[in-house]
Amino acid sequence: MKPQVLTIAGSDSGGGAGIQADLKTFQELGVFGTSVLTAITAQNTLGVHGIEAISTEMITRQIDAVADDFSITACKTGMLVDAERIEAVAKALERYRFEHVVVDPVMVAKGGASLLQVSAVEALRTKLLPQATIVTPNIPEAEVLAGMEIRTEADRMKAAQVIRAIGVDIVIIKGGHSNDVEAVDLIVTESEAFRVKAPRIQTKDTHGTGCTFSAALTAELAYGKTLRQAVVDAKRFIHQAIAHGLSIGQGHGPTNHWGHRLAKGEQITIDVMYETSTR
Ligand SMILES: Nc1ncnc2c1ncn2[C@@H]1O[C@H](COP(=O)(O)OP(=O)(O)OP(=O)(O)O)[C@@H](O)[C@H]1O
Ligand SMILES: Cc1ncc(COP(=O)(O)O)c(N)n1
Repeated sequence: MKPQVLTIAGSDSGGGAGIQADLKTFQELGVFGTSVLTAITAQNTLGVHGIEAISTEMITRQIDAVADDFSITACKTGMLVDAERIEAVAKALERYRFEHVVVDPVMVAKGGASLLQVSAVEALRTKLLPQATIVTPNIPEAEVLAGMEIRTEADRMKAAQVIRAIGVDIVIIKGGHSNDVEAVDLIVTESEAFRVKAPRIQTKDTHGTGCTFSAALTAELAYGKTLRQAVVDAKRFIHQAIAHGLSIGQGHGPTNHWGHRLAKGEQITIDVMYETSTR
């Protein structure tokens, strides 16, 4: 049976992030994508011009409709707006217990607009994270979740441990926002820690990189791949989507979700480096 996956996220009218990025990624990776909308944003590459949240009743009804009919093996969450909506999603996830639940703790859009109320961070930590199997913060999101500043690699490892202690098995702190010459993501589980590294591409067109990466990870996990293989394949997918950027829009342009097709035969090196200690 074809893997069936679900995204619970906001709509980006500009098509580069949110539900649109997730469904495009699912389609490219050959899994069947279903979607639950949490909010509609009026958005383009220059910024967010309006947000209208979907009612919690309607969010729950959408999740029930999908979960009652499809065999969802992997699910991801994106923009969740506020504590009320986080609680509705967490309750539904507790009911259905999908095998893989990837939480992308979206807080602020690339242009600076808030996509999650500050008062909702506690609900994210205490209600949603315990329902997640994987959480994928970028560095600023990891700082908020762990309640600490991340300046060094040791800080990143410490933050991952603090977030794991909240009750989520696997923490992936992405390195898109660091100043390193390479784009390095840190993965920490109970038994191991490793870094996945790819060359950093110099571009301003990175709208939706986090959504696309977590959607690719969700799809790869739905295929039954190991964590390491799923992360490496998702990293390759986002790298190719950034590398084959479309240069469209006047601000932070979207990535190219069919970049992997154009990249056939290109060599990119994705290094995996294991840490000797997870502490
Ligand atoms: N310029 C870049 N070159 C190569 N890889 C990148 C670049 N920027 C981000 N990445 C990779 O893209 C993935 C998403 O990371 P990032 O830290 O950008 O997430 P994010 O901030 O949540 O994204 P967004 O909020 O834009 O959706 C990670 O694997 C990261 O290493
Ligand atoms: C609906 C929605 N979900 C997520 C993002 C985050 O993406 P980015 O940080 O690249 O703006 C976004 N802008 N819009």
